[in-house]
Amino acid sequence: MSEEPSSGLRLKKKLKLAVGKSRSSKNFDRSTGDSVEKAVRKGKLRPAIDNVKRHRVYGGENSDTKDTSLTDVSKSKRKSLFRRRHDEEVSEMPSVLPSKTFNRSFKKQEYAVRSSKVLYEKRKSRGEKDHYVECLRKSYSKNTKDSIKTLNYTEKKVSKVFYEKRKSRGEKDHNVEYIRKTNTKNTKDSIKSLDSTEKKSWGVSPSDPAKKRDSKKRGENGDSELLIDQPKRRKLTILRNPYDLSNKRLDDGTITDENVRQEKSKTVQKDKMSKNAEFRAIQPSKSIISFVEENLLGRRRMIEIERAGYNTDLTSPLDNIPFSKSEERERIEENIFRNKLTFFAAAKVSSSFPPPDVPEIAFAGRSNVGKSSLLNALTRQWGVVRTSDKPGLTQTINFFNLGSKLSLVDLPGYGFAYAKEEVKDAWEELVKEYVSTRVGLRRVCLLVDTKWGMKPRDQELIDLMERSQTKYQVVLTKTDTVFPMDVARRAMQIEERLTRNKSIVQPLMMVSSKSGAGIRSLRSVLATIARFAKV
Ligand SMILES: Nc1nc2c(ncn2[C@@H]2O[C@H](COP(=O)(O)OP(=O)(O)OP(=O)(O)O)[C@@H](O)[C@H]2O)c(=O)[nH]1
Ligand SMILES: [Mg+2]
Repeated sequence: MSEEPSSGLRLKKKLKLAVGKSRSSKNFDRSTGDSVEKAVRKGKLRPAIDNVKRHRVYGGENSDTKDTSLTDVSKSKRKSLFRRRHDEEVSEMPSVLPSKTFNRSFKKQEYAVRSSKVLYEKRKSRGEKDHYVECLRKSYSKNTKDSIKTLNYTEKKVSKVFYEKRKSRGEKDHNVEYIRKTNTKNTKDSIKSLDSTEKKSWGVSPSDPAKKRDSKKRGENGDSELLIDQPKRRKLTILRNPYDLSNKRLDDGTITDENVRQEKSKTVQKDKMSKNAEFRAIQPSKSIISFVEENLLGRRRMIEIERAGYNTDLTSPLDNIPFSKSEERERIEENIFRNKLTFFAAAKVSSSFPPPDVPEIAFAGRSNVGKSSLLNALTRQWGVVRTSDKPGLTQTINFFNLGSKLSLVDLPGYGFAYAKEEVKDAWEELVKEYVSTRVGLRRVCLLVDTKWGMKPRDQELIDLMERSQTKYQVVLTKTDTVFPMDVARRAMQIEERLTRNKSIVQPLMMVSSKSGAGIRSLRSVLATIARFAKV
């Protein structure tokens, strides 16, 4: 026999393929060509159920095993096949397709409804009543009425029973009490509101839409008592007067006290700045600068004074001859100022002025400018004239004799002083009277603080002296408090200001009673008066 399969076998194979039992079928073992049942029986394959079970129990553990058995393949295939069939079923299913019988019955029903509707409308047009509809309506209304009635009845009955029970026990029904209270409160409120509206008449008319809305709301809630209008709460309004600073916020950029103050201080500062700038721009003359440097005027360092040969251990060291010994220190160049300074008269009024026997030199100026101190410095007799750091110490016109040929007069200061306004006014009047009327007054030394310069009251006195043709000389005091350049600037400023004045005596003097700078120069100027004075 030949090894080729016979024609009958080939046909059988073909038939098997046609009905789906080929070698690729799931029940066929490829390695041997046996069926699955046979392979299982031989022990080559595990039964499919076992495999499934293991997958269920050790799903996670067996997932990484490479052993993909035939049963696994068949399972996935089964799943995909099922999915395909299901999809096909879904796609083939009609959306809504009623059967023929259902369609027929539906059409019949529709026809019946339509015909009944037509009939009902025909009857209605004829004025006839549809008995069926009427019957339905009657029965419905009767039923509802009955049900409401029964409900009310049972409610009443139950509440009545409860109420009577409580009453018998002597208890109060809280609901009843609450309703009673609210009723009385509302009525009281409404009466009050009516009274207040009558009295105050807030201008809310009964046709006020807000009021209407309010009453409507209350009506919806079902509180018939609340329908009586409650007093409408008055809206508090704050009057925003633009000039009333009390209503203003501080940070709203509007005018407030604080803002006004700040603005004022700013303008004052601006003025100050401009004045300072103006002062710095002053160019002093060469003569003034040289005078300042020669007399070591202005704020100087001790080392500078020592280098110049002055003994800094002495009071007002610059009022000494440089490199001098103690005997020489006591010697003053101007003989007149070596005389003893003696107080002889004090006047509060013009009538008490002493007789003008000797020529007089008066020292005028604002309070605390250093008048009394200068008298002491000129005569080098410390403590004869009382001084104080408190403005207003000298309150009378004090007359001092410097020998028999000259009198020095210490005047009370004007401007700021620790004294009553009336008293200060009286001093000023006395000073004005003295400088304008005093016979024998040869010179008024008008003292001006170098730091602050001339003030309006100084100008007033100058004007007065100009009118009365009293000779006056401006003396800058306390020069040791400012820089030398500023001393020169101040001197220049005042000189420029008073150039047109006739009664002024030049040059302008600059001194410091503390350091002694410029004192000798002033002495020599004043000594000339005594020399040529004729009473
Ligand atoms: N640094 C300095 N201080 C001075 C100078 N002269 C006076 N003083 C001080 O200024 C203050 C006032 O001095 P007074 O001589 O009393 O001034 P006054 O002008 O007589 O004052 P009234 O009598 O109140 O008008 C005192 O504390 C003095 O020590 C000076 O040249 N330099
Ligand atoms: Mg004084």
